[in-house]
Amino acid sequence: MASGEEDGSLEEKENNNKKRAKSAIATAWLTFYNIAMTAGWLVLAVAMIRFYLQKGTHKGLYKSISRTLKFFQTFALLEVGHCAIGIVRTSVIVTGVQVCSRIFMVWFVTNSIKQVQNEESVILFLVVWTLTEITRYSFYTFNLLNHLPYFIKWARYNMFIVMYPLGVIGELMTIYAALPHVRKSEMYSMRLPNKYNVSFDYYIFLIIIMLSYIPLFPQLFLHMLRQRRRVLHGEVIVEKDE
Ligand SMILES: CCCCCCCCCCCCC/C=C/C(=O)SCCNC(=O)CCNC(=O)[C@H](O)C(C)(C)COP(=O)(O)OP(=O)(O)OC[C@H]1O[C@@H](n2cnc3c(N)ncnc32)[C@H](O)[C@@H]1OP(=O)(O)O
Repeated sequence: MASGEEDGSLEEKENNNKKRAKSAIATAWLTFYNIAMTAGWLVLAVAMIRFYLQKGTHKGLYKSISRTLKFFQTFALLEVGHCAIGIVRTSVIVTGVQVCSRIFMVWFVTNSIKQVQNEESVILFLVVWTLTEITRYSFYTFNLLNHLPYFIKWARYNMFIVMYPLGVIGELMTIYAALPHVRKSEMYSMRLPNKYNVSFDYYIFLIIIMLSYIPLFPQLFLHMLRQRRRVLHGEVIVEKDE
C-alpha cells in the first residue's frame, strides 16, 4: 500500500517535472518567435520609411519590401500551430482567419496582381499591419519576460479600435482594385471544358472573399474588444468558440 502511494507520488512528480520542462521549452520558443517577429516588422518599418524618404513616393515601395513582408507574414502561420498545440491560449479559428486572410492578401492578391502594387490602399494596409505587429509582438515578448510596460499593454488593446477598420479598408480597396485585372487576365481560373471537368472563376472568388469580411470581421473585432475588457479592465470572459 505504502509502496503504491510512493509510486503514485513519484509518477505525479515526474509528470509535474515533464510539464514544467514542456512549459519552459514553450516559453523559450515563444520568446524567440516574438523577438524575431518584432525585429522583422521593425525591419519592414525602417525599410518603408527609408524608401519614402529617398524616393519621395510610395510607387515601388511594395516591390522593395515584398520579400521581407512575404517571409514574416508567412512565418506567422506558426501562430495557428501554437494555438493548435495549446502553447498559447487563443482560439485556432480566430487566429486561423486572421493569419489566412493576411497570407491571402500578400500572396494571392498583392504579390500575384502586379498592377495593384502601387495603389495607395496597399500602403494603407502595410502601414497599419506594421504598426499593429510591432506593438503586438513586443507586447507578447515583454509579457513573457514579465517586464511589460503599461504603454505597450495599453497600445496593444486600444490601437486595434482604429487600426482594424483601417486595415480592412486598405485590404478591401486593394481587392476591389484587382478585380478588373483578374477579369481581364482570367488568372487562377479554369473554364469548362477541361480534363479535370472543374470550373473556377477567381474573379467571383475574390468577390466572395470581399463579402466574407461582412460576417467575419465583426467577430474578430468583437473578440479583440472582449480581450480588451479582460486585460485592461479585469473582466472574466467566457469565449464560446474555444
Ligand atoms: C482563404 C482566404 C481566407 C480569407 C478570409 C477572409 C475574411 C477575413 C475577414 C477578416 C479580415 C481581417 C483583416 C485583418 C486586418 C488587420 O490585421 S488590420 C491591422 C489591425 N489588426 C489587429 O489589430 C489585429 C488584431 N488581431 C490579433 O491580435 C490577433 O490576430 C487575434 C488572433 C485576432 C487575437 O489575438 P488573441 O491571441 O486572441 O489575443 P491576445 O489577447 O493577443 O492573446 C490571448 C492570449 O494568448 C497569448 N498569446 C497569443 N499569441 C502569443 C504569442 N505569439 N506569444 C505569446 N503569447 C501569446 C497572449 O499573451 C494571451 O495570453 P493570456 O493573457 O495568458 O490569456
